[in-house]
Amino acid sequence: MSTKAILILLNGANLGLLARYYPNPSDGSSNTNMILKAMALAPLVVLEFLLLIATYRAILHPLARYPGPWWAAITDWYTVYHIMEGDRHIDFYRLHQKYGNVVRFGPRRISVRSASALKDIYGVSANVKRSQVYASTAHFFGGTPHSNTTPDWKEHAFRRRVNVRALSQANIRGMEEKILQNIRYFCETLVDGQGTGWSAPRNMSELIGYLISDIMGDMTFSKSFDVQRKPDNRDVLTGLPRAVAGIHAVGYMPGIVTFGLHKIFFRKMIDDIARFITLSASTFQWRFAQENCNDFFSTLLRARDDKTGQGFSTEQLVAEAGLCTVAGSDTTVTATTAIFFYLSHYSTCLSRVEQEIRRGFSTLEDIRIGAHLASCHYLLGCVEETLRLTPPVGSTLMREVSPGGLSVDGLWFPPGTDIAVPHYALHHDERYFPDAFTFKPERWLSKATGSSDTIDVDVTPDLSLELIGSAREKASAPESLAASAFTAFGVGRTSCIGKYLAYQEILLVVARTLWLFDMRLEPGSTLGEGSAKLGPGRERREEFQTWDRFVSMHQGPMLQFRRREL
Ligand code: HEM
Repeated sequence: MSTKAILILLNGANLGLLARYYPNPSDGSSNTNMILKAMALAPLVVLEFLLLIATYRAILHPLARYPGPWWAAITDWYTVYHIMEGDRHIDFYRLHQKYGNVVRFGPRRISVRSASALKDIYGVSANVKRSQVYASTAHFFGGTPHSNTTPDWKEHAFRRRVNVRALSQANIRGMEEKILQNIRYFCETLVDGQGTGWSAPRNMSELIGYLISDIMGDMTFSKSFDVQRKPDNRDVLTGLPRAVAGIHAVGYMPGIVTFGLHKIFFRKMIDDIARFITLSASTFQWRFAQENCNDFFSTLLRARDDKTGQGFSTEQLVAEAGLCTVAGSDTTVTATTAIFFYLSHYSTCLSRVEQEIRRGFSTLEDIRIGAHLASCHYLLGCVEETLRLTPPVGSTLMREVSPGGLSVDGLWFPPGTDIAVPHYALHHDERYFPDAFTFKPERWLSKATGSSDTIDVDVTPDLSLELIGSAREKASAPESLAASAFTAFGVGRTSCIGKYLAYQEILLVVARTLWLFDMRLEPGSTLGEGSAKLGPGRERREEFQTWDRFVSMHQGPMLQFRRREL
């Protein structure tokens, strides 16, 4: 029997019960009896109210014509459940395999799996605003939205223009030494003693987590969180993705906060956020007292908008600097860890990268940001392929359709619809990526030249004007088709402005590690791999397993290193 038929029957049965037991003043009952009867009926009245809402959502709502799981059409608890399970990315893949390219996954939420939908939903002229889902982040972080959560596009454009200056290529090159000194220490920790024999296994998720946190601390505030050397603050930073998961869940069900349920369901999350805010507050206090630092904070402090001459207020400054740390950490950690996972599971790819780096650079210190590193085409292909297979933001960036509606792929969606393209599902769509679950860096390299020209690591000064994949879409080569559906950094007016920095960090960490060391997977270790035991969609051994918390959580791979013979 269909869901619609079941709902109609339930409504009928419940209304029947209500009519049957409705207190009738003419049957001679006392007033007290009447009140007791009315109280006994209260649950049926509440049930009828809920049934009517469910029936409207499942049958009469304008989105009812789109396919999807029945309980997702009725309640956003469907999404909250998958956020807590950490499998939203996989769930979107499954939903689109089952129901097609347009899926309804919430009472007013739609997911569209297609490259052309990217432009329709995230393009500069798209008639959308940021979804209410983002509001919960500002709520939990002291009420001041940052550029990634502010619902006002004008305000966002101003903040983005200022942030782009802080994250410009010139600025990042000027801070290269901050990145390198942390990577040098990271490399030291990979081997035991002289490093002549294989090291004890290293959990790469953890070590890279510490490394990137320290880099981001140094670059943002000139103050490393120092988690590589000391365990003190590690749990604060590792707790962050858990906090993001809770905030994200609350974004889908704001009622959770209204009724105070977050204090029951997300106790740990509230503690995680409180500890992160305490750490941030002390870092800000320290930083405000310093002078002449070369970091994002000082650029943000000095930066003025070209158009208005306006700079950031103190509150905005704190929010934007906080955004840099949060947005730049977990995402880059996932990408860097994942590339180590794939290289350690695809030995031919590892050999090719090793050759490219060891032949390309005569000394370790030659490996720096610049044209030489950017010409490691095969390594770049590996980075891109990693970000495709394991996009660190694996599920969706929700947008709410504004008054007037929105046309996506020729379909019209009414105002109020929350709509998005699911990253992991699109990245595994065979139309764009044949043999979608296999790690194939070659798919990004031009067949003709072997170069990686379709990989765009540059950041244009004003990304809000970026044309999404337009030049790429026109070309018919497979690598161009792939590029048109690549969305790891988001696209359009809110796309990642830390992309250049992220690529430099990943390239430097991988190139320096493989220049110095031989690397292998700990014999017998499976941490980070897929397995049927982990549940549906997680059975592929050679796929790095992540738990989607908006950003991602993961463990492994367990790798061993030894100094290579020079
Ligand atoms: C592999 C690493 C990274 C990935 C996959 C990634 C991904 C993303 C995505 C998907 C968005 C869009 C969010 C949205 O529209 O809601 C975004 C925005 C953003 N990212 Fe990244 N990011 C990475 C690294 C970085 C780094 C290193 C920084 C630098 C500090 C950074 C700073 C930002 C900022 C400031 C925004 C907000 C842009 C805006 O709203 O205008 N990201 N990132």
